[in-house]
Amino acid sequence: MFLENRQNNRNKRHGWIEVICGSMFSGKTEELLRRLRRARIARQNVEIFKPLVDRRYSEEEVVSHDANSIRCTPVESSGNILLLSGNTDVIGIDEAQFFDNGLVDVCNTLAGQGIRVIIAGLDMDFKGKPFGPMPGLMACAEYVTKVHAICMQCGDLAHFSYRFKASDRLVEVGAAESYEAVCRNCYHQLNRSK
Ligand SMILES: Nc1ncnc2c1ncn2[C@@H]1O[C@H](COP(=O)(O)OP(=O)(O)O)[C@@H](O)[C@H]1O
Ligand SMILES: Cc1cn([C@H]2C[C@H](O)[C@@H](COP(=O)(O)O)O2)c(=O)[nH]c1=O
Ligand SMILES: [Zn+2]
Repeated sequence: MFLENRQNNRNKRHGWIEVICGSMFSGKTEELLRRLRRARIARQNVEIFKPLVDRRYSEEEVVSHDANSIRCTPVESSGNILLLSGNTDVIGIDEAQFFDNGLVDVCNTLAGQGIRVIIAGLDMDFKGKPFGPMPGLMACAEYVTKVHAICMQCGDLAHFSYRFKASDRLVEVGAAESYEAVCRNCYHQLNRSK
């Protein structure tokens, strides 16, 4: 679907934005890693960023729930991505929901400079509300891919992230010890029975 062979002269080529979104455990990171590895195979300069707050599996790697990983640069804010993007063909950003809203302008600027920008992030928080800059990114992107997990309650397709850890904070880094992927029906049932 996405072309890896690109015009070498950055002034002549067009950039674009791809968003990979979905619930936790839906395969966003695996899909991001797949696209970034293919870009590297096509001998493109690839830079990968994630927000500093995501220290879940590793400080300096993007790591999937299946322990696939790739080196990355952790950054404090979206502005750092612009400063560190250098001579890059492709930029990957994981856990985009944790960034400030400035990420939308940053990604548009990078795409305007001829860079392919691939973003992975949660579209909804544990309350089922749009998360951080994700809705703005999805609106601006040329391509949006929504991936699905399997509902841990009934086996249907899941697109909600249910938090069973007692915390009301928006940002609560974690994995299977605190969250599970669930379908719409199970999400509402679980919330009603809380
Ligand atoms: N409920 C689930 N549905 C689908 N995959 C799951 C589930 N729970 C664990 N997994 C594992 O998580 C992997 C996806 O991990 P990852 O790409 O890190 O997801 P995400 O970045 O969307 O949280 C799957 O390949 C699978 O092995
Ligand atoms: C729903 C929800 C999730 N989080 C955190 C939990 C994880 O650290 C990440 C999501 O990681 P994944 O790669 O998509 O599995 O986000 C949060 O802080 N707040 C939430 O509402
Ligand atoms: Zn279900």
